[in-house]
Amino acid sequence: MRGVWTTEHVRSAEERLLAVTPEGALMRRAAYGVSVRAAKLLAEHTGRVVGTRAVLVVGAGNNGGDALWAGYFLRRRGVAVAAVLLRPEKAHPAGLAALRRAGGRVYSPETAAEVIDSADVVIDGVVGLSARGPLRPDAAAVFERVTAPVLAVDLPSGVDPDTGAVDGPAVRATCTVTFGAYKPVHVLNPQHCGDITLVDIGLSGELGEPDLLQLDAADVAAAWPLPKPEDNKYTQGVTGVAAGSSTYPGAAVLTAAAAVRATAGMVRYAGPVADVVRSHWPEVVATGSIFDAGRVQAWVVGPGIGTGRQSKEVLAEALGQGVPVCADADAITLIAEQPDVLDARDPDTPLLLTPHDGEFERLTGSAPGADRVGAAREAARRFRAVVLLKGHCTVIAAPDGRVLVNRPRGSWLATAGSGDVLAGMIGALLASGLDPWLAAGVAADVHARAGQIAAGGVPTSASGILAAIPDAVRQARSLTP
Ligand SMILES: NC(=O)C1=CN([C@@H]2O[C@H](COP(=O)(O)OP(=O)(O)OC[C@H]3O[C@@H](n4cnc5c(N)ncnc54)[C@H](OP(=O)(O)O)[C@@H]3O)[C@@H](O)[C@H]2O)[C@@H](O)CC1
Ligand SMILES: Nc1ncnc2c1ncn2[C@@H]1O[C@H](COP(=O)(O)OP(=O)(O)O)[C@@H](O)[C@H]1O
Ligand SMILES: [K+]
Repeated sequence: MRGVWTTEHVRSAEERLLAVTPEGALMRRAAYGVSVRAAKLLAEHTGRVVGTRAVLVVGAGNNGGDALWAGYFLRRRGVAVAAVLLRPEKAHPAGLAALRRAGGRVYSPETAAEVIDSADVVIDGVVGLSARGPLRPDAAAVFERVTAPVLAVDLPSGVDPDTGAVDGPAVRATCTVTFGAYKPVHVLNPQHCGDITLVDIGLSGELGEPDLLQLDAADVAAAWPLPKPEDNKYTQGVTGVAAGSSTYPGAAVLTAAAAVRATAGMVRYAGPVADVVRSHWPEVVATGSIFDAGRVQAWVVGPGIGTGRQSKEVLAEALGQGVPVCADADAITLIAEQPDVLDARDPDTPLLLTPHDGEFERLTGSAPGADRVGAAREAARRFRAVVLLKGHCTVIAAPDGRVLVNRPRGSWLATAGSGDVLAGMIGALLASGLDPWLAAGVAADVHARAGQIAAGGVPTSASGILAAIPDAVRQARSLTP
């Protein structure tokens, strides 16, 4: 798992490390890492390093200091370096002196147009951990001119370091070089960070428990349920699916099929379109009602069921069986409109809610807003449920405060029915006995992989994502390149 630390925790770790490190050493380590990545970027874009041109955009603090020192190291590799100082009186003195000594030139935003236009790379040292709000007008005007690839120092300026939110002009980087630890912006707004490099500055011993986590392929591979020699179709966990209606039969098919694709074992369907489900997926054991569905080890309830009286009875029945429940789509709206349905649930019965932003607002009374992690955490506590907040970077919060952030693989999942596929996979993983928070994270990871595989660079559909689930699991298990 990849750990992610808030700026508050990174700062206190840095303070402890600074106290035992010679002055300026950490900044030079950081800056050297920036210069190495900048040289690579230059080589990728121009085919050379010597004789290329770098522009540093330098703000008022240590982030600007990193950029200035990186400029110093780039000078030593034969790069022409121009520093655009946004706040000359506050530019990092030692960094600026080093750059000048090495032959770097200094500009103001007003005099920099020509060097910006001829830059081969631009290094964003406007602001780092202390960033508040969007780029200010002077910095925004500089970046409006930029056409060269941008390397962001620590994080793209103008993006909130702790929420990844953008509320005005912000740097969109080709790559970001960060130091010591990943910060929330790197997992919550990867689209502004570009390719991310973590430079070791010796901080790891000072960092405590991470604030957020991101799964890697090994975590997914280790968690994904596989049949063992002693298993039969029941022992792997039977998934129950209560989805679909005569208006939305597709939701039933997609949800049940995703559960079939996700694990071996058995899937039961209970609902009004049993015949449709059976005709598409003969391996699903389908009945007309949840009340005669037989035993399951987890329920997925909600996609396409509507929000009427009968649907409420179905949800209450699932919640009352004492097995984990994934409440998706209409089931979330039902809980929002008629919260007494939750009375059927023993508080210890695991519940997983999978809202998109609109459903989240219905459920909690307010939109997730800029702080999506905070919003998901709060909702998880309030409902004593795992909350999977959908989006480009899906956030999964547990009632005890643990948070996973899913790594997006493009935006291919933004297609009708894709959420039904996710719900079916989650149901299958819950039935296998996985911890609900991990089940949601693992399903979201495979869902994103499946979307990318299905798309292969061109738009796909929910059926495409469904068909790609086995390849996505193979990819996570390193069974395919
Ligand atoms: N500590 C360490 O061990 C190490 C730290 N390192 C580096 O230090 C960085 C943190 O440096 P930092 O704390 O000096 O602040 P930093 O982010 O440069 O901001 C400076 C000032 O910018 C301003 N400002 C705020 N918002 C703004 C906006 N939107 N647009 C424009 N300006 C804005 C605001 O000043 P104001 O103008 O409000 O007076 C703020 O005080 C960190 O990210 C890493 O790169 C590395 O060297 C490794 C070792
Ligand atoms: N821009 C995007 N980038 C990546 N994933 C996205 C994007 N938009 C939506 N998704 C994902 O697609 C799925 C859509 O689910 P949902 O909104 O329930 O759709 P539906 O109701 O049509 O099935 C979620 O898993 C969500 O995280
Ligand atoms: K920056």
